Amino acid sequence: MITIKDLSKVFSTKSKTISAVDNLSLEINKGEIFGVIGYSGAGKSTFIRLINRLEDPTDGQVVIDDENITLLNKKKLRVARQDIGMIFQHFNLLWSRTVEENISFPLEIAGVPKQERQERVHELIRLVGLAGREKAYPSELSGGQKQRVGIARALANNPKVLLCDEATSALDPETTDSILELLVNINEKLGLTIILITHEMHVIRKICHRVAVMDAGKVVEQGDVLDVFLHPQKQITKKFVEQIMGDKDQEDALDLLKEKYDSGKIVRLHFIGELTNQALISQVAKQYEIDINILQGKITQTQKGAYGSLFIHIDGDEEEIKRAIDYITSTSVEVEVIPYV
Ligand SMILES: Nc1ncnc2c1ncn2[C@@H]1O[C@H](COP(=O)(O)OP(=O)(O)OP(=O)(O)O)[C@@H](O)[C@H]1O
Repeated sequence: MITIKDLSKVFSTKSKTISAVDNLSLEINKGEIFGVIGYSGAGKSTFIRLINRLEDPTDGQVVIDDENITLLNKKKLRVARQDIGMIFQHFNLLWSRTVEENISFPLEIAGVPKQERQERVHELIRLVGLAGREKAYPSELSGGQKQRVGIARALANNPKVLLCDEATSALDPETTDSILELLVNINEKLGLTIILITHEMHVIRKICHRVAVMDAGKVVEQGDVLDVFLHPQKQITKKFVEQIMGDKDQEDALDLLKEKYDSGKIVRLHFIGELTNQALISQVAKQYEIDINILQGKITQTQKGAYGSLFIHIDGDEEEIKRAIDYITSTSVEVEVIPYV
């Protein structure tokens, strides 16, 4: 639905030229939430601003539903932009306008008659959960409420695509989660395609279906979120995954645990998909003459299912431990015995 082909943006300053986006190609499907993650300076903001031509590309194409955005003249671009909503890290609201006037603004520009405008604003206010705050000014709102106004305004003209430029980076974790939930809700309810850029893996994990990792203006890795989490290929991707899974902390704590036990086995279980870990553990404990201790672990939920790992200590007769491990292996849980004695 959105095809980005060989897209490049070079900024030239007096002293140097910077290749902010470098020959980038991506396909984004209709109705998906597509995340682009990268560190500061990777070129994410430039990339997302090239999609609606807040920046003009040096080279390449952006095609949305067979319309080549890159080739449009100013007048046609203005019309095409009604199909591409955008929200920003710092909300970009009009401070002298109330909530309802902010949301109404793009409708006024599109020439929507007053009565229709009012109805649409009312509908949008309910959609984003701002009922009762219609007459408030942005300065009277919390960060989360301001972003809700931003979202309502971006949706005013029924866009096909919503671009989110670090939309939750200025918010605290709880507010971030409530805004992310709203985005999922809108994606499901309206079938809206969402492209978001972020430097936080939490945002990707929580709401994205697919992800691209950006480094130095290029996409270095991409795929389904669950696949990328489970099998990160590039070092930079592994670092982002560690943001969530805290692998480094887990390994450090494991060294301490190894010192604690002088019998039995420490086993790491990798869970993928719908399996419920507690059910499996209690079943194994009942079925075999062994003691199981849950040591540590982290199971996390993505849009495409759960995954994570759990360390357990199994003690008892060596043959019985082996039988229990064989049983766990026969389910779809991956088992890794950690050598320590
Ligand atoms: N208008 C501009 N003029 C010159 N250089 C620019 C301009 N905009 C961005 N750059 C440079 O392009 C590179 C990519 O910047 P960009 O803002 O797209 O990265 P980013 O991944 O969004 O990082 P951040 O999250 O810090 O904004 C950086 O080296 C930046 O300094």
